[in-house]
Amino acid sequence: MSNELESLRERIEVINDEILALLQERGSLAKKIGEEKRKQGTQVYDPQREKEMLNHLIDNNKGPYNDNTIKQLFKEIFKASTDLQKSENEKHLYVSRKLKPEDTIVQFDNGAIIGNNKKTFVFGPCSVESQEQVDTVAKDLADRGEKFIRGGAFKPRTSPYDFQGLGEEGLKILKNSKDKYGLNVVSEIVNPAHFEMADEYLDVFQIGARNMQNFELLKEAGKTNKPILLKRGLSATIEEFIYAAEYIHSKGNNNIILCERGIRTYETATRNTLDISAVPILKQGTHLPVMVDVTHSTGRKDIMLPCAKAALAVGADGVMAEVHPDPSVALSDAGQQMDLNEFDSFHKEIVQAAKLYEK
Ligand SMILES: O=C(O)C(=O)C[C@]1(C(=O)O)C=C[C@@H](O)C=C1
Repeated sequence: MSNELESLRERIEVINDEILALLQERGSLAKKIGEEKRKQGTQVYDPQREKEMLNHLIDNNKGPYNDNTIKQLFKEIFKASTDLQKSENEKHLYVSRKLKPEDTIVQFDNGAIIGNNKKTFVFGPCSVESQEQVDTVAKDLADRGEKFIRGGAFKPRTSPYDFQGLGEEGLKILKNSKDKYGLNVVSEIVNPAHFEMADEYLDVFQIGARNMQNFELLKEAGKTNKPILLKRGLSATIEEFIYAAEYIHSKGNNNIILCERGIRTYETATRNTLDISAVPILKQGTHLPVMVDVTHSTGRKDIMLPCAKAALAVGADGVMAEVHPDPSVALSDAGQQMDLNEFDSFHKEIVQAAKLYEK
């Protein structure tokens, strides 16, 4: 190598070290700014501030890098700062694994557990329609050793003309079934004023996808002392989902179960797109148990089983799916609920699969 090349490279290496030292100093300042912003409750990303700094830098750019290159380089630096600030902020979230490294385990009086490397299943009809309908499914579940049943009494439907659920009457039906078969009952609450009334009937309050950012509902859920099953919103990012859980936790209720239930994408082959990667991301980022609803994510009985197995394989603490004694006459989601025969083979296979992953 010529002496000239060698000495130019040496000078560049010295500059690398200087840039690195300056980046370290800049990063530390960005962290402090982030801390101030957190105290003030202001947004991490400040596009106006970034624009002003970029304009200033371009005004002073004397080459040899062109303005666009300078812009790109500094945008990367700003992005690194916002990433740093966000990751620091996470340390202050109640639901964050950075704050609490050990898993949250949700426990129930009948010995059931959600979390703790157990695979838990929540099955049941989409809507509560009659005592007989719920009892038929509850008996089937209890005979299989299952510990939970789900069923909707308050149904937030896309069309106001679709079946809206039996309301409190539906909760009473679920409770009767619970008393007969010893299952924990999961049902959705849509109105903040209903938690008190529903408390005597339910073991888990579900907050559905359409209400994931109903902040008043989340706050009321946080004031109860029952486990909350929080479903991911149809178009919610993982970050928004985590903040929704934070709303509940921040009001004092730390018994939260997250549920990935598919998100809206351009894909039409399934009802929603099951975001399987959300499971390990949520498990890494939070200490909460994570379940996967294979009925609402896929909307297709023919692929529910492989998707359920995939959910367990990527670390989900359990799976939810809909079962109805006679789906053809169901008052909601008739096409996607399993009948008891279909459920029999689904259940046998998923219980086998669960054994592979339970520690
Ligand atoms: O000045 C701020 O508000 C910062 O948070 C620092 C900083 C930066 O790195 O310069 C980071 C993120 C913002 O979008 C803008 C600027």
